[in-house]
Order: sequence, then C-alpha cells, then structure tokens
Amino acid sequence: MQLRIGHGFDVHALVTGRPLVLGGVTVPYKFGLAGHSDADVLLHAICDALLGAAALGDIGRHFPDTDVRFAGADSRLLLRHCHQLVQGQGFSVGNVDATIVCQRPKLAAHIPQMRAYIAADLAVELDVINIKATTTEQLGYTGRGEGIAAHAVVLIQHA
Ligand SMILES: Nc1ccn([C@@H]2O[C@H](COP(=O)(O)O)[C@@H](O)[C@H]2O)c(=O)n1
Ligand SMILES: C[C@@]1(CO)OP(=O)(O)OP(=O)(O)OC[C@H]1O
Repeated sequence: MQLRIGHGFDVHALVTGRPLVLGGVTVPYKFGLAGHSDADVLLHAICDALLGAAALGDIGRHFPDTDVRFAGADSRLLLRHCHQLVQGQGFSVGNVDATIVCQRPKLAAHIPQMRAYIAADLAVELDVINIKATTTEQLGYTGRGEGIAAHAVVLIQHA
C-alpha cells in the first residue's frame, strides 16, 4: 500500500458584515471571514492538504479567486471536488487532523458538526476526522482577533 501525507495552511481576515463559516458550520459571531468564496479557512486548509498529498498543487490553482464561479462559493463543494481529484488518482483518505487557530469565539460546541460534514464530504467514518481549536493566548494576528488560521494534515492511501 502506498501512503502519502499532505499539509495545508490558510488564513482569512475577520471583518464585519460576513458570516463566520468554519468546517461548513455557520458559527454565530459578530465578525465573519473575508474572502472570495465563503472563506471557510478550515476547509481550505484541508483542501490544500488533500491536494498536497496527491501532488496536485493548491486550492488557488484549482479554484482561482479571479473566477466568478467561485464568488461566494460553499467551500464544502470545493472540498468534495478536491476529494474527487484525489480519488481520481486512485487514493482514498486515511485520516485528517486539523487545528483552527482562533482567539474568539469558542468553537468546541461546533466541532462535532464540522467533523460530521467533513467525514461526509470525504466519504469516511467520523473517527478518522479530528478537528481541534486553539487560541494563541492573545498573541499575534489571531490573538488580536484580526483573523483566523487553520492547519491541516491528511494521510491518503493507494491500494
Ligand atoms: N476558539 C477556540 C479556542 C480554543 N477552544 C478550546 O479551548 C481549549 C483551550 O484553548 P487554549 O488556546 O487556551 O489552549 C482548546 O483545547 C479547545 O478545546 C475552543 O473551543 N475555541
Ligand atoms: C477559495 C478561493 C476561490 O474562491 O478564494 P478565497 O475564498 O479568497 O480563499 P483563499 O484561501 O484565499 O484561496 C483560494 C481561492 O482561490
């Protein structure tokens, strides 16, 4: 069996007048993430990790932010598309581990729904999807509440 690992990292700025969408879940908060799509920083990091594992480049190559088709896009559709690309190379997802770097709001209560969406979109069992959240103890751009970052690693396997 061939195993491949991929890493993804993304950052979006917090602004007024936008919903906060993380892992497909709309989290109630006074600020949301700016972006061309729905700016779901967690799903973008997972997309990049999937693409990275299969040596398929990055999210901007597949979904350019100059393309009106992706304006306001639901990032779950982008995640499903990345999964299809990886499947097309003969790979299936082994597991996903991701961390959302977010000072506020508290995300713990929303993580079960994020995991369920991601597991469904990647056609895997819930127990291979792990999502974590951490603050940066008020340090740096995430700590000041200027934005939210996400890191993801994905293992894919080829029978
Ligand atoms: N936006 C966040 C950040 C953190 N959590 C949860 O709190 C725990 C402690 O976070 P520290 O940054 O102080 O280590 C963390 O392990 C998460 O369970 C959260 O829910 N939302
Ligand atoms: C998803 C895309 C495409 O709509 O736009 P954004 O939502 O701005 O996200 P980003 O992570 O900056 O890059 C990928 C983009 O091409």
